[in-house]
Amino acid sequence: MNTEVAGLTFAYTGGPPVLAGVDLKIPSGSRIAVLGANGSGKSTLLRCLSGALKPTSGRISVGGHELRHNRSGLRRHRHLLQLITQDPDDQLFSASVREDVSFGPVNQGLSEEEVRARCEEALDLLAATHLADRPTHQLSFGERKRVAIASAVAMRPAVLVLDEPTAGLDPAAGIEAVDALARLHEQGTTLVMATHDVDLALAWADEVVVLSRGVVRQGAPAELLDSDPVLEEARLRRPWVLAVAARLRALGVIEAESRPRDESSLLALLARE
Ligand SMILES: Nc1ncnc2c1ncn2[C@@H]1O[C@H](COP(=O)(O)OP(=O)(O)OP(=O)(O)O)[C@@H](O)[C@H]1O
Repeated sequence: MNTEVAGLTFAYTGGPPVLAGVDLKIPSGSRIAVLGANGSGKSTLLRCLSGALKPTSGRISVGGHELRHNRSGLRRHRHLLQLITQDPDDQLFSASVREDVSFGPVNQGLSEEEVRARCEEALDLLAATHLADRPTHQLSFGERKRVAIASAVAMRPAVLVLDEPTAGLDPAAGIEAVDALARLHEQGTTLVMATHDVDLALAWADEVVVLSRGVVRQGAPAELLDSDPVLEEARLRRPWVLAVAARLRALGVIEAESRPRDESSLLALLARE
C-alpha cells in the first residue's frame, strides 16, 4: 500500500507556510526517516499525514484512498495509518496497559477474542507483555512510549508514523525501540519516523526525507546525508560513519565508492582492505 503526498502546503493560523508544496512517495513496506532542524516542520508534516491537521492545499493518499477530512474519511484513514506522537501521554488515557492497547480494536468493533489476540500480538511485538496489567500512570517514560506504539500497532495499520520514537530513551531502551520497529517492518508495516538522530537514520532507513524551508528532498540515506549542501541547508551533522569513511577514502584506505551505513559495515570494509 503506497502512500503519496502531492503539493502539500500547510500554515498555522496567521503564520507563514510551514510546508510549501511537499511531494513524497512512500513505497509500501519501506522505512523512511524524516530529518530537519528544530522547527523545520517534521511534526507538522507527520500530523498532516495522520489527518490531525488539515492542509491548506495538496493531497495525501494511502493505497489509492485519498484522505478526506470528514468523519468517515478520517476514520478510514486511521485504519490505514496511525501516528504516534512525541509525548506518549498524548495517547495513553486508560487505567491499565491492556485497556489502552485494547482501546483501538474495541473501537473498531472487533470481537472480544480478536481484541485479546490483537492486544497480545501488539504487546509481544513491542516486548511489553510483562507490562500488560500495570497501571499506565505508573510506567516509566520509556515504557509509556513503548505502550503508546503498541496501542497503535494493535489497530494493524499499514503505515505507522512515529514522531521521534527514540527521543528521551536511554541507549538500551533506544535499541529496544529500534528492534521493535524491525519486527514491525518484517511484518510488512510501512514505517515513517521523524528523528534528530542522523546515525540512526543512515543505518535504519531505506530513504530519508530532509525538510528545510518548507520543502523536502527525498533520497538514499548514504547520498543525502553525505551531501554538504543538503546537510548545511538543513542544519544537520554528517553521520559519524560517513565522516570516518570520507577520511578513510581520502587516505586511500577504503575504495572511493564505499559508503558504509553503520559501524559493522565500516568494520567489514576495513577487514576486507
Ligand atoms: N500549534 C501551532 N501553532 C502555531 N505554530 C506552530 C504550532 N505548532 C508548530 N508551530 C510552528 O511550526 C513550525 C514547525 O514546527 P514543528 O513542530 O512542525 O517542527 P519540528 O521540525 O517538528 O521541530 P522539533 O524538531 O523542534 O520537534 C515552527 O516554526 C513552530 O513554531
